Amino acid sequence: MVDRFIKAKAPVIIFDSVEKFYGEQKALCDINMTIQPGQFTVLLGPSGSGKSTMLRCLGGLEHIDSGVIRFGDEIVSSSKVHKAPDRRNLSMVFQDFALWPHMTVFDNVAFSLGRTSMDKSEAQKRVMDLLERVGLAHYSSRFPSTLSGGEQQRVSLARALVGAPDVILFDEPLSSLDADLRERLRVEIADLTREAGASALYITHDQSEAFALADVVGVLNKGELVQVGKPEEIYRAPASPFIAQFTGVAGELSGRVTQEFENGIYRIETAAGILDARGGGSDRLECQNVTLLVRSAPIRLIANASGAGELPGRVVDVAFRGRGYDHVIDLGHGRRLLGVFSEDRWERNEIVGVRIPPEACIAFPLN
Ligand SMILES: Nc1ncnc2c1ncn2[C@@H]1O[C@H](COP(=O)(O)OP(=O)(O)OP(=O)(O)O)[C@@H](O)[C@H]1O
Repeated sequence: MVDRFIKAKAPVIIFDSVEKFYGEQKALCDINMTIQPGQFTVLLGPSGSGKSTMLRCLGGLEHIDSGVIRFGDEIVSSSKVHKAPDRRNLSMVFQDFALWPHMTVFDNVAFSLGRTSMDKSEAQKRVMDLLERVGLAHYSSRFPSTLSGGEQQRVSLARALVGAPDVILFDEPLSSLDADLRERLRVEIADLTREAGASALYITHDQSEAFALADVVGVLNKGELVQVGKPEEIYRAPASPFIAQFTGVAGELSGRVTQEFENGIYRIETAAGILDARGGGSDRLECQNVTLLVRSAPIRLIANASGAGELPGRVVDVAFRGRGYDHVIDLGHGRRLLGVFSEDRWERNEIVGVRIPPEACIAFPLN
């Protein structure tokens, strides 16, 4: 099995003040990031934020205009240096699979080994081991067009792993697959990449995919890397309202800070009631107007609201989710909370209490 192929440690990868222009348009602004060996890094951001550009710069498919990309001590990209993609010991998995249609599954995977010095029987064994690992050994003589989307993506994954690369770049590999398959392939990608000891840079605009896969998430917005951290850090302490919103909020309220507690918690008066919140960003909040962004996970539904941290609401919608129910709650004043989970079903139009603890609330100064 693939144990035989586990590599020596991949190099640390460093983006140091990297900038990239397309004509007048700045696609990457002063990108600084370090990818540790074997780390699974996910770049998350909306369309046009620069994810593909960053991936392509790392892969050597794009030249950079300033700054430096290093693999260990070696500069692979700068305004003067550009090491070719095929000399970076990396492989790529694309959204559209990018398999050769005229080659069998076996040959598609074996193609990546074409230039290695490995002898033929060892190469054959390696290809078949990988195909077995992705559950497709029995399809080795088929052509890609006879496989489902998920199967084709497994072939791409085997092809990416077969050369034991230091780094694997994933360009939205799951976005053309349906939800159930996405979840299963996500697990296989994470498992096989980690088992191979390769570092991974994976791009997606899907927050739940990013959080599920990543050791480290980098959030991009308009060409800037606006936050880098573990998924938990980004969820609990987003550095800006944009990051909070992009990584999933149940809703937004406006309010005013009326008190600061010693533990960094602020009391906020909103039109819907009083809530306690953590301050977002690095600046201390004064008695000022704020936007409260509310994460759904810590919210609880209770029979009645009483006092600070509990707001009265009305159930607008309830959706069965297998393990429980997602509710939409109207807080009045045109404010709603979406995706409020409860194991119990609360019926439409029922009046409920919504317990919103400080860990659910992040207050950012209102500009
Ligand atoms: N070849 C190109 N020529 C000109 N502009 C480009 C080119 N490629 C990308 N851009 C621009 O650079 C910016 C970043 O694009 P990029 O494709 O990296 O974003 P992205 O986050 O990957 O978006 P998506 O999720 O839609 O693929 C965008 O404004 C885009 O229009």
